[in-house]
Amino acid sequence: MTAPPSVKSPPTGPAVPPGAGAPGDRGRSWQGQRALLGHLRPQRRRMAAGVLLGLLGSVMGLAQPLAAKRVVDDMGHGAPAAGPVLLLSLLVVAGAVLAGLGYYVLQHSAESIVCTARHRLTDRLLRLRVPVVESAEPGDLIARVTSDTTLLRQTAPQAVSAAVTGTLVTAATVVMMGLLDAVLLAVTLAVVAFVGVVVALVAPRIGRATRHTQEAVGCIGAALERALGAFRTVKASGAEQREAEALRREAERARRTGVRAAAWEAVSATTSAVVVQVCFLVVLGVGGARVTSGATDVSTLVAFLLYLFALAPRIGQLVEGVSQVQVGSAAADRIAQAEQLETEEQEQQREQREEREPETPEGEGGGRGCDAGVRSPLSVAFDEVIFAYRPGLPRVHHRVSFTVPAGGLTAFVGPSGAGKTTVFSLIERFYEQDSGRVLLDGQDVRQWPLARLRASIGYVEQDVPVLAGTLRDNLTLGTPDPGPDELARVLRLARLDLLAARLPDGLDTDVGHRGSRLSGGERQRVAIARALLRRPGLLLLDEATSQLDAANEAALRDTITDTARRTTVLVVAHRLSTVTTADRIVVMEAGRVRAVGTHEELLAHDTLYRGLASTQLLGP
Ligand SMILES: Nc1ncnc2c1ncn2[C@@H]1O[C@H](COP(=O)(O)OP(=O)(O)OP(=O)(O)O)[C@@H](O)[C@H]1O
Repeated sequence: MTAPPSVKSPPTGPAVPPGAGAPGDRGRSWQGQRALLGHLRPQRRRMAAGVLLGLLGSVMGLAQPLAAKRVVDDMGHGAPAAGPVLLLSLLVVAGAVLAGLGYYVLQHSAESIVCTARHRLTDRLLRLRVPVVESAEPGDLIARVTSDTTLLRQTAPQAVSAAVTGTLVTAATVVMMGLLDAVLLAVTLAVVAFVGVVVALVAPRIGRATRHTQEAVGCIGAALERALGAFRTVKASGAEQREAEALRREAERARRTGVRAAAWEAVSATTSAVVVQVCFLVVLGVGGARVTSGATDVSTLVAFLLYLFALAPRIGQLVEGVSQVQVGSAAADRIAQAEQLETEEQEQQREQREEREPETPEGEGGGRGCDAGVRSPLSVAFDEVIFAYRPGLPRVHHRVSFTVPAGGLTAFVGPSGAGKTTVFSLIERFYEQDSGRVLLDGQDVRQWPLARLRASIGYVEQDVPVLAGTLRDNLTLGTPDPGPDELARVLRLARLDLLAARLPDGLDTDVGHRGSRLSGGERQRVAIARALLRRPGLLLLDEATSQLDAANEAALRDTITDTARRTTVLVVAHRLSTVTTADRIVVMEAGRVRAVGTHEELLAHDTLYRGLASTQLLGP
């Protein structure tokens, strides 16, 4: 296999492209708002309850100036004010309790919104097509699951609450003010209208800056993933400083756009604060003149000013709500982009529609959870397969054809880049061939329900990924509950029984990040044991190119020959010991099958094979 380079080129932009013909900023903002609504919809009842509680709290607040007016009037007329004072105190306490409850209920719905978004996104990401994930930056995808969903929590319910409560309370306050003094209300509205104009101009800029900040955060994730994913290589190359600088650049970009968003938010918040102050002064001046001229009385002016005081935070709340909607929409838009990436199920359904074939019934293994594989050995055949990894890239397979009967060991050999690993990728349907057929058990792999196809194949990658966790976690990745006998059988078969006995916690020993606490040979045998535990009808083994010590080499060879007695085994071979025991060898060169035969036949008749056997295949 030709592994992707361990150190990729530094990320420079958003890793999940919006796609061809993507809408501009205005379109994105609109799509983001629709996506935001989609996240809120399932929580609408709980949010409505939270908003209602908040509203009730605000109504209590709304009644407070009237109660205060009553206190002032009663005291002015020398009447006892105990009743109105008690009422005023009750209104204050009840208002605070209801507002607190409303806040809690809204936060509760916020957590549910975030949890659902994360669940949906992670579930989807793990089902994406291999080429889709290869063309995205994993770090950016991670940022969408962690950072963007967190923004949803911070913004969504508050924005709704601010919008609903702010609008209703502002409307109610305006009505009350109008009832008190229409002239003063007209003065107030004229000044406040200015806030509306400023917010309308500034809000889209907040959304745009937030989107750019989140993109930069995604790039930080991508840059970090790139450095930590090849941590030893980075260290061995002395590239810490270079990588740290790439990270610093991305962090700086996030800071710049974050500051820009903050500046626009400050513009709208400050404008609303200043306007409210100006409004207060103007009302005080005009109101004072009206009291002097006898057009209104002092208590009405006091009540009006109290309403104005109550209105000020509402205006601030509305302005902040608009900003938060912009922030939430930007996050929702990025989440939606990731959710639009095509999954394998969607690809299969699309193909079925295009070919007008009936959909795979769930019962036949089309369902996601299906892991009922095929136990008996499977035959494999390639028929005139042509394949390029992406349109525009050179072809990797040029009419590849071969047949492998069920059972036995078949080795693929050939110079680096000949297309051997690609054979495995096409059998697993990680990619789709451009033409020709790939047959498993005589049936085109495109006709196999994907889950059943994968469950029937054991696949061991060349760089043998072992995941963080215990040895047991790794072995049972594809077979969650194997019986102890089955586990013991596979451990013996993969020559891991001695290792498990030697480790301090046996199978429950932690193997470290990517299995770093195991040797290369042990990692490979863990991957083989994992594949064998599924009792596959076909085992695909991409042999590691690294040298193994004699004991590991012999253990691996015995494991492979044992397995080939029970199932079909295809090996991309890098070791002479593997090819000499193979039942047949397929020699590939530059994307073509050059020859097929046994070791002796090929030594006698194929010059390339002779050369490979004497130079490239690792001894003994
Ligand atoms: N994911 C990918 N995207 C684009 N090109 C790829 C990808 N994987 C492999 N290639 C290219 O396809 C060609 C065949 O690769 P493949 O991994 O099948 O070769 P191989 O015969 O297994 O090589 P090796 O023995 O070095 O592992 C190579 O030129 C490689 O650069």
